[in-house]
Amino acid sequence: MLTLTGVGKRYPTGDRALTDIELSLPKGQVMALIGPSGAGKSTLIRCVNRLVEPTQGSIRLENTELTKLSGSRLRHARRSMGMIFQEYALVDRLTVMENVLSGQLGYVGFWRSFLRRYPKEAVAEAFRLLERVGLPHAIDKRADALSGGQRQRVGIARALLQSPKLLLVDEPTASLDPKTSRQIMRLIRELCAERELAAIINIHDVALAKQFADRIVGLRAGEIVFDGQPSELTSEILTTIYGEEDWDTTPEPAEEKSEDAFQPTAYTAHAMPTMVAGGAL
Ligand SMILES: Nc1ncnc2c1ncn2[C@@H]1O[C@H](COP(=O)(O)OP(=O)(O)OP(=O)(O)O)[C@@H](O)[C@H]1O
Repeated sequence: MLTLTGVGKRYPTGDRALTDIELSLPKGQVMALIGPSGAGKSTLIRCVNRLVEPTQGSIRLENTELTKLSGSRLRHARRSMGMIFQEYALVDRLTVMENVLSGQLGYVGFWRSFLRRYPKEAVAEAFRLLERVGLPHAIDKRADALSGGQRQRVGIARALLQSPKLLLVDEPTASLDPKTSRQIMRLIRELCAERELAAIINIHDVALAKQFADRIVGLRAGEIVFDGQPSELTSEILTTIYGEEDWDTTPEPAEEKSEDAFQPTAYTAHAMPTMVAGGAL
């Protein structure tokens, strides 16, 4: 459903961030994009929704050539790509519900969204999504009163409200503790399966990528140096992607305390079946 052919990006500064990227992503596939800092992961994700302009190649989403779009046709195409950000990108002074509804901005037009009047169906769907991501109790809380994990759940609900075909996810767990990171990755994975959504997830944590992705693509200096199953990601391949390191040394196990453990009243069992169920991790 998404096909990149010969995609390249050179920034005006002269930095070549991507070279000849060939990638095809079928419906429903969760792909993790790994690689060292500066490898081009964010650039690749942002070329797909044209937040960054590719300088070469073709990017097709179903039958639409994205690189040729501009103006309203580009805005329309962007609705089918939900973006989830590392820093959540929520508006702190707005409520959880208002933040989720801002996912409708591409649909309802400037004045209607400015006046914060959203269609009834959008509000009903936002309720359903907030329940699905485990936040039915937090609908009228201000975004700045939430924990990082809860903020990311709002970001996920907001991205889903626009009924995307593809999720572009940029370091979703970078600011989260290990247990909350797994909960968020599991949630993204489950939602992709439920909705047959494809996802590209830019992620630094290789263990998380291996655990939750169907496929891993390794970038190094703007080029794809690995494209395969999580089980194929050996120490040799990690060295190809990241450079020399003793990959087999096991780190001391970190104490895993989820930030959500500090909010025992936060969830109802029916609303968040897999994320709070004992032994789910
Ligand atoms: N706006 C920009 N202007 C100029 N060069 C840029 C810009 N953004 C990124 N680059 C360069 O492009 C290359 C790829 O950067 P990018 O941020 O895509 O890598 P990344 O793999 O996402 O890194 P990180 O994991 O640190 O976020 C780097 O050399 C970077 O310096």
